[in-house]
Amino acid sequence: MANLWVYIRKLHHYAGLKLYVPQVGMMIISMIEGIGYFLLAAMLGLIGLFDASSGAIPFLSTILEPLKNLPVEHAFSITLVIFLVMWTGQALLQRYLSVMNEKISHGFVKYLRLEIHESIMRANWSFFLKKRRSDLINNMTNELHRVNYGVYVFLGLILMGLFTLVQIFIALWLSVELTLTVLVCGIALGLYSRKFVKNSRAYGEQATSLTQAYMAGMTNHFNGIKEIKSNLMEQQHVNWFRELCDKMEWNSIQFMRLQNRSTFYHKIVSGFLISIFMYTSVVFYQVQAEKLVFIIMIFSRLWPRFASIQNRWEQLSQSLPAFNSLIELEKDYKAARVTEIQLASQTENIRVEQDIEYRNVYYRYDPNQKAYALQDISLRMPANSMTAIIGKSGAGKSTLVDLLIGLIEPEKGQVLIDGKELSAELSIRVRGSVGYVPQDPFLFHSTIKKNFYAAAPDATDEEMWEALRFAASEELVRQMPDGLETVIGERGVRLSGGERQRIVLARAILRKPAILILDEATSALDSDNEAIIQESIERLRGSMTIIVIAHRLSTLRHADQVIVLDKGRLIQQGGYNQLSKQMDGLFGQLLEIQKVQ
Ligand SMILES: Nc1ncnc2c1ncn2[C@@H]1O[C@H](COP(=O)(O)OP(=O)(O)OP(=O)(O)O)[C@@H](O)[C@H]1O
Repeated sequence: MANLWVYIRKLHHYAGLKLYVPQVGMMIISMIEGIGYFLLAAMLGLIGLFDASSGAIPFLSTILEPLKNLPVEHAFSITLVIFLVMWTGQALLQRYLSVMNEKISHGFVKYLRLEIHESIMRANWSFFLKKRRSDLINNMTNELHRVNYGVYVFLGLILMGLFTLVQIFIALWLSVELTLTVLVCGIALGLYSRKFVKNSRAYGEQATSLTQAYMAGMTNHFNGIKEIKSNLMEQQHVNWFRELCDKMEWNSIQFMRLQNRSTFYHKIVSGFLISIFMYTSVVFYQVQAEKLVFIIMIFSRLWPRFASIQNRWEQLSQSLPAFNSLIELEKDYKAARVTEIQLASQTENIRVEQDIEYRNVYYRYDPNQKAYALQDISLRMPANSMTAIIGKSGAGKSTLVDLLIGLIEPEKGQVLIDGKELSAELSIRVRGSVGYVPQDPFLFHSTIKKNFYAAAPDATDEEMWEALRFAASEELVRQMPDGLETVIGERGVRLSGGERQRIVLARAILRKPAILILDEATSALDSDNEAIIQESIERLRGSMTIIVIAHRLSTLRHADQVIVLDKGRLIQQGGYNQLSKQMDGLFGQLLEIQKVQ
């Protein structure tokens, strides 16, 4: 419940005083409705069905006083017109308030959406290492809608509560004893119904974990659809999906059953209550017929509201786990918050003047685990040199690069650029000055030009073509239907792995980076294209610091130094020729194996 209040405070912060307009409006509507009862009673009095002067209904004779001297038809018509005007006014006000409520609710979703998205974008890399992407998507879609629904239900509950309060007040005024009898019954029923609220919450928690599983499953299926189809694994996935859908169906049906059960109890109890109520009114209190009719009129409207409040309370409880889920996410992204987006546009890019240095660096992905991804790494990469990092899979090569970009921080030791330790601010400047081509390069589903602008917003067409030439992909893009304006990605031109690597390489070069990092960036290329790119990189030597990670060792022949990692430790370091002669070293052994292949 505390988490609900967090969101109500956010709602207050978002909507301000506007939030209270519907509540005030609802009070006015319920008052109008109360007056409507009097007018109805007055009309019944005018046509003789009711003895208005009996005093059974307070103020009724006073209301009728001005109409006393008019002919009955006129008095009746005037009352009817007043009733109609109030009825229409009430409907208009209700429409206005509903629209206002909807607007606040939709605006609030947008506000939350933007807040969550921006905070996630500002979170550091460790946040993404710990989170499942599908859970983030689930929070941004399903859970966010449930929170919105919960807030909407809560606002409705407040309105309904106010409305009911006014009606209770009117009823109390008419008959204290009878109203208290109904209220005591209502409270007793409310207490009995607590178990429905508790069960609703349990179904809500189950719904959260089921939608998480659904999102994770869908992401896995569609990401791995090629593997599924190639290995004939469709049936397993169809079975898994059917099972999950069965559970989701069961969850929804159980919640629906619970709500219907609670409505059923309310209906049954209300039948009993009205009977007891009528019996005691007539037999024990000898209530006048006029008053009884009037009170029944009010309670026939009031009692369904108790049922409705109960129903909404259950819906709110069902959506509470979604509030918890978003609050948990908020805690995590607040803890992982960095200000790089603000800073990125303000900071100057860097140039490496002397060197990049790792000094006794240790790093673990999970501090609770013993295994280090990197341990006791000390090395130097001179400015404008080319360093090759090699090692078996899992040796720690990408982790070494992630430390330099500042995506992760050393647990012990330091990474320094020109003798300055990589602070949060410096690592943002580094990221603004790096051209990074990862193992599995990513292109936005957009035109080639827009993909390039994302990295270099001021680049000209000429510079783009030059970068493409560098990456051996000028011809490829010239042959595309719209050249630089060609849409690439899922629903555009599909690129092969090697073509994608070349375009991403062009994008990295376009930034004119101070540090170029190629993490297996040419692994999918054929030997012709790889040779062209090797030559291009060769031409860049001396103008930027280049770090290359590659499994194909022949491509590292031109490196100024080779660093060999094994199980997170630096085991060899030196020139390509120097290391290739040390046959007892890992580099020499790997080279031998590749020669045989
Ligand atoms: N997100 C992560 N969470 C936990 N452990 C990780 C994570 N990423 C990498 N590791 C572990 O850290 C170690 C080093 O991984 P890293 O990706 O740096 O190796 P690599 O040399 O780049 O491997 P490859 O050549 O296969 O890409 C490995 O043991 C790996 O299992």
